[in-house]
Amino acid sequence: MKIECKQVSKQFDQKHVLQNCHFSVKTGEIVGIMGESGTGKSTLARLLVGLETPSSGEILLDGQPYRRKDGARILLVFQDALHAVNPLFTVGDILTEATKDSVSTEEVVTILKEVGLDESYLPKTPRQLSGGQLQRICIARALLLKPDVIIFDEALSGLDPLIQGQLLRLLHQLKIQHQQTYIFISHDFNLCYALCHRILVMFDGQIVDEITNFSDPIEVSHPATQNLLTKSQNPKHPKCRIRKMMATIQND
Ligand SMILES: Nc1ncnc2c1ncn2[C@@H]1O[C@H](COP(=O)(O)OP(=O)(O)OP(=O)(O)O)[C@@H](O)[C@H]1O
Repeated sequence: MKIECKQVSKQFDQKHVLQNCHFSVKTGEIVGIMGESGTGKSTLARLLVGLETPSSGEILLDGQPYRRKDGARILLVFQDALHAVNPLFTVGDILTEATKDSVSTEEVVTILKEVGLDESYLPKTPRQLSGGQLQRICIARALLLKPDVIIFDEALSGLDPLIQGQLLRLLHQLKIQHQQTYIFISHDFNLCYALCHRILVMFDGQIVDEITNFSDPIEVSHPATQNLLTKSQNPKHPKCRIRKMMATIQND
């Protein structure tokens, strides 16, 4: 399913938060969107899933305007997994409620296994899970809904680098299994590098650069990209471990 963002701008009151964002993502492609805090990444994500409407421009899914009320074909998985679920629900409730009980227990258990968990998690509540386990549940819930596109908005941020590495591997495997289209939003180059076919760079509400070639050194055309790369490539930075750990999966 191809998603197109055509000359999309967004204003809140008089403030221009997004300006002429223009890109498309093909079926089965994983595109990263990278940028510093406040550059408009989450606003773009909310527009893409239909939680906000553009001030101008349009979002198309396979050439047709995307309306959320026609069915959630573009889903958002975001950073704060604890706030994305009902804390009183069990894992079983969370997974079946999302699919309005149209899914069998077998399917739920299969998806749980795909995200590295099993049926013993079904009676647990969110507070009994680690951040990484809960994020797996959110990913499982998104997969059960069989969307055309999943947008991950800083979905791995704030997790331990080891858990990030495990979840990156998981997303990579799931991508191969489900041939799904992902948009992966992060301020962290290493996470985008590990998973994405190409990376769009945002600065001040605009897409200012695109990384398509991951050769060393990476060619950049905007200072914002260079800043993000410099931060991520500091060898003392713990995330560099992820980059090393993940360098192999690109060839899997
Ligand atoms: N509903 C809103 N009303 C007014 N301003 C908003 C609204 N939503 C976002 N903004 C503003 O838009 C700008 C971009 O915010 P956004 O959350 O999209 O950035 P971001 O790149 O995702 O940042 P972060 O990485 O910190 O989440 C910010 O200045 C923010 O204050």
